[in-house]
Amino acid sequence: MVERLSDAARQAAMFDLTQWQLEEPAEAIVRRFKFKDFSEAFAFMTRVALLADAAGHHPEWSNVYNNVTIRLTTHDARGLSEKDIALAHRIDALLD
Ligand SMILES: C[C@H](O)[C@H](O)[C@H]1CNC2=NC(N)=NC(=O)C2=N1
Repeated sequence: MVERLSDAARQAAMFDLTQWQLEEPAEAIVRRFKFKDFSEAFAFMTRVALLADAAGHHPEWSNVYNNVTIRLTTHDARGLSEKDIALAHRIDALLD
């Protein structure tokens, strides 16, 4: 069973995730992405979907044309866990 992060661990993790916003009190992290067009946005979503599924950890997300919003939280822990932090870093790495 995956554990919710402590307040201190959550703050420490956010320090490295400068593009992500902590959503409270729901305990999720959110990042908005903007692409050239729908095709680029959807290609990105496809890549995220594959790595999320490989990790067994899935985003809540939305797409409107060239905009993608990704919200990460751990349903099993009812809050933010290390799995969200790890997936956020992997998503960020797709854009480097
Ligand atoms: C059995 C399966 O691994 C779990 O239900 C996974 C699937 N993907 C998940 N994704 C997210 N975001 N939170 C979860 O708790 C979660 N649980």
